Amino acid sequence: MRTIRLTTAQALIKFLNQQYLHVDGKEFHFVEGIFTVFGHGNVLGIGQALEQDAGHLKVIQGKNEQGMAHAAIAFSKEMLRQKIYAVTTSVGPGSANLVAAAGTALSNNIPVLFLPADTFATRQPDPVLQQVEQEYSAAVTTNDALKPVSRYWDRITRPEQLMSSLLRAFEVMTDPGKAGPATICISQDVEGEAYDFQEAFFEKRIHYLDRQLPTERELTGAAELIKMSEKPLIIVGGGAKYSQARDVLIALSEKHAIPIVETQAGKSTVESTFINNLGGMGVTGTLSANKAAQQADLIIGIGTRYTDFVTSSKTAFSFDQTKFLNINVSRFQAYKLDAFQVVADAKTTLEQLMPMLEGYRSNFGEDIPCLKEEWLAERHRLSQVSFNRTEYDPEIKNHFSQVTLNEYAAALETEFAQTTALVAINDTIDPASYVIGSAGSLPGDLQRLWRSEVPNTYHLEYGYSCMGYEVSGALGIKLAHPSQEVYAMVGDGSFLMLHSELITAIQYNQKINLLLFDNSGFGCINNLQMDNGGGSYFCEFRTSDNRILNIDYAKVVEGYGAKTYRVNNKEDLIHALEDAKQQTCSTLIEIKVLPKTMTAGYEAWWNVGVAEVSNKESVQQVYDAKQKKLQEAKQY
Ligand SMILES: Cc1ncc(C[n+]2csc(CCOP(=O)(O)OP(=O)(O)O)c2C)c(N)n1
Ligand SMILES: O=C1C[C@@H](O)[C@H](O)[C@@H](O)C1=O
Ligand SMILES: [Mg+2]
Repeated sequence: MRTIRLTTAQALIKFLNQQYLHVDGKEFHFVEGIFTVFGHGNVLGIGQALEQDAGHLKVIQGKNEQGMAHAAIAFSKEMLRQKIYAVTTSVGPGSANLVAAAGTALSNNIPVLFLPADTFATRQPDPVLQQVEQEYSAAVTTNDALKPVSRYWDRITRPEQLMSSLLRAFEVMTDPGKAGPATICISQDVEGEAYDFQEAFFEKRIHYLDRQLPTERELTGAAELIKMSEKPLIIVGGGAKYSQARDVLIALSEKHAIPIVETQAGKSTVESTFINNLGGMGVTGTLSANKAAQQADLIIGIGTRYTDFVTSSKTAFSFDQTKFLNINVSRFQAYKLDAFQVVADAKTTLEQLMPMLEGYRSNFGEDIPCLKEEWLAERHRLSQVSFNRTEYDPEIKNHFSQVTLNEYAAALETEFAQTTALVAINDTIDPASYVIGSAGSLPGDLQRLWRSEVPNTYHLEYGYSCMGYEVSGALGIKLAHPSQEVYAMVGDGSFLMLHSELITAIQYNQKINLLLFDNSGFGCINNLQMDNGGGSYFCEFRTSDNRILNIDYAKVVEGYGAKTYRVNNKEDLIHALEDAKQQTCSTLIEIKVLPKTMTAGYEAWWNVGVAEVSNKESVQQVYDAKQKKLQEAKQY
């Protein structure tokens, strides 16, 4: 057999160049490029291989391993998991920085190829720089920390292992039922070791993303359940988006009068303007969606993981009367909530179900437009909120006194409410632009208030809700949609945690727009502690002598080379948005907002770890209420 002598790293890069995906009759490269932060663990191996011949791979220098991995995740999510970036890091801290990002990819079921360097296979130089050295085992390295957050994990200590490992990694990443991060750790000496690889390994390889068909039994069972139900409700999850099920969802919902509610990952699969789309449900959902969920006697969960926060899945439904029908490519997910399971592609299943439902209409009738109207009126109210310094009742009630709110208004020089700002942004920017978020109070506000008029323009990472994803992810979206504007919705806390990929965006002329909501604190967590009977404890950004921090973010980011604005009212915000759109460089609009002016909850409950004993009566009361609530909740 013909062989070719290459280093392990050269073989890796050659292989990445030859991977194709075949979806719905189209065929294209699966690996778009590679993000790099070089260190001694990878610069002489993978770095050398890329320098010698990167092939079609776009090489992008990241600034922080977690940040660049987030960008890669956002790219893949935006490409509906049909194209990926690989991510190469050095050994030790470089690979440790991947852990939060790998968790993000795993919980969102997003394929990414992580390539952290590992310690020496020969162990000759041990402990090599950055090797943690566990006394109980020389086989354990920092990279073992990536095992729980990888869908596939392997360590390469001999060049020839690379071949079987890569095949497994690509099989996992291209299977929609188990898509997630594949981590291949490569010993840094092995990266540079040569081997006679069989040429067949580098031939063009096509991975087929075929739509998994439902069985006759599954279709008949699903159709029966729907026809027997009076008030079925569809939950659109991320799986529906990846399956591109919009058209059939609309057709089915319209024809059979079945309302739609959305998870964060599913939002914008069907545009918000569709009459039967009642918006987000769960803790961050709308009153209308949560009311519809309460009334429903059949939940049709399409491509959803039923996380507690975005669906309130263990308390939102009337479990005595409600049945569940899950359509999911993942058998694991389909099993949830004792549902009737259809383990198949969402789009195909719905297309095949439609003719079987001929003549069926739900009893929701006029309830659907009424519920929708009810929420639109609430949204309108939230868009008009204005502060006053004498008698102000914010959305998040009974936490801060008027004196404290006035103190914030003075310190941040603002009277702007977050909900008013958010709706103004929604009403001003081009509906075809992309919006991204992931943590803090903004995801709740976005899921409730954001109207996605153009399908697939809403990008929320709420599987891991990882602070720092917003700015990094915006770069990933821009790489996926170079001609569209991208807006990152980011809290001050998230921004402070991680925004290094803004520099990467500036460096490579990838324009992103950051909308930084500065309420000087970890606002949503402050709400959580105070809602649960606690005081305001270490969530506000205050100095040791209790002054509210007022950071000039615009000045910081101006130093990076972006165009910046600072606003504290609607008029200036709209003006800044319009100006930012004219810019060719990245922009930041620092929006000073008052705490407690985000949206509140809408009849959804969240199980959180309240203290069973404490020195506060208020905490005890919350604990007792929680125990009572748990008695009505589904236990599993
Ligand atoms: C990496 C990470 N660490 C911690 C958390 C927990 N957490 C969630 S929201 C939040 C505060 C967010 O503050 P900010 O970004 O300012 O948003 P705000 O709630 O004030 O709108 C924290 C600490 C998280 N989600 N991700
Ligand atoms: O703990 C959390 C609470 C949520 O409100 C927030 O959006 C999320 O980021 C989080 O981690
Ligand atoms: Mg904040």
